[in-house]
Amino acid sequence: MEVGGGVIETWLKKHRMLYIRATKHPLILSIRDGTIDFSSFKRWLGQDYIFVRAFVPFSASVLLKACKESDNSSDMEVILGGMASLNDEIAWFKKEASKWGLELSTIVPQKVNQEYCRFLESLMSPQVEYTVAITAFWAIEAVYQEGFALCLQDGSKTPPELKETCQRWGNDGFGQYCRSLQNIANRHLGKAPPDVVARAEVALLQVLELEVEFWNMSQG
Ligand SMILES: Cc1ncc(CNC=O)c(N)n1
Repeated sequence: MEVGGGVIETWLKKHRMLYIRATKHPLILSIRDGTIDFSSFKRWLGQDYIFVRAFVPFSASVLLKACKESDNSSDMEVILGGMASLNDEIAWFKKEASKWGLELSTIVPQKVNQEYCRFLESLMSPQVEYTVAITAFWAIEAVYQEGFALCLQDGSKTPPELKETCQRWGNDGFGQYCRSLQNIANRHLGKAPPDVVARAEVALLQVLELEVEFWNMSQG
C-alpha cells in the first residue's frame, strides 16, 4: 500500500494549519533564509539532545508493540532501521555540541522539553495501542523531515554551518523512511476500531502542538 488516500492524509488536510505551524515554524524559516540567530540554534541543539535520549526508549517501546501486535514483520524492520540511525544521531549530537562549545552534561531540560518527554513516557505504557504509538512515532519523525528538507531546497540560504543538521533529517533516505512509517500507520489505522483511531488523532495533535512549542522554546 502506498502513501495517499489514507487516514493520515485526511488528518493532514483537516489539521493543515497546525501541521504548517510545526513544519514551517519561524525558526525553521530563519535557517532557510540564513537569518537564524546561532544562540537559538545552540539552545535547540542542547535541548534536542535531551529529547533524542528520551526518544530512544520510546522507539524501543514502539518496536516492542510492533513485534507483539503487528501482523506484518516488515514493521519491525522499518522501526529497527530508525533505531539504528538514532545510534548515529547521539554520536552526532556529541560531535556537534563540541563544535559549538556546548557542554551537554550541563544542559537542563526546559519545561516544554520535560512535557514532551513525559508525553513520550505516557505512550510507552503497554496499555497504549500500537496504532496510537506508531502514529505518534511517524508524526515526530515526519515534522523534522519536512522542516529540514525545506532548508535544503533550491534557493535556500541555509548557513554552511547548519547544512549537516538539515541533511541529517532532510535527506531523501530519511524521507523514504518517513513514508514507510506513514504507510505502516495508515495500514493499522485503516483496520483499527473507532476509539483507537480517535486516540491516534489526539496523539497526532499533541505531537504537532509540542513540536511548535519546542521550536518556540528554542527561539527563546
Ligand atoms: C523535538 C524533536 N522532534 C523530532 C525529532 C526527530 N526524531 C529523532 O531525532 C527530534 N530530533 N526532535
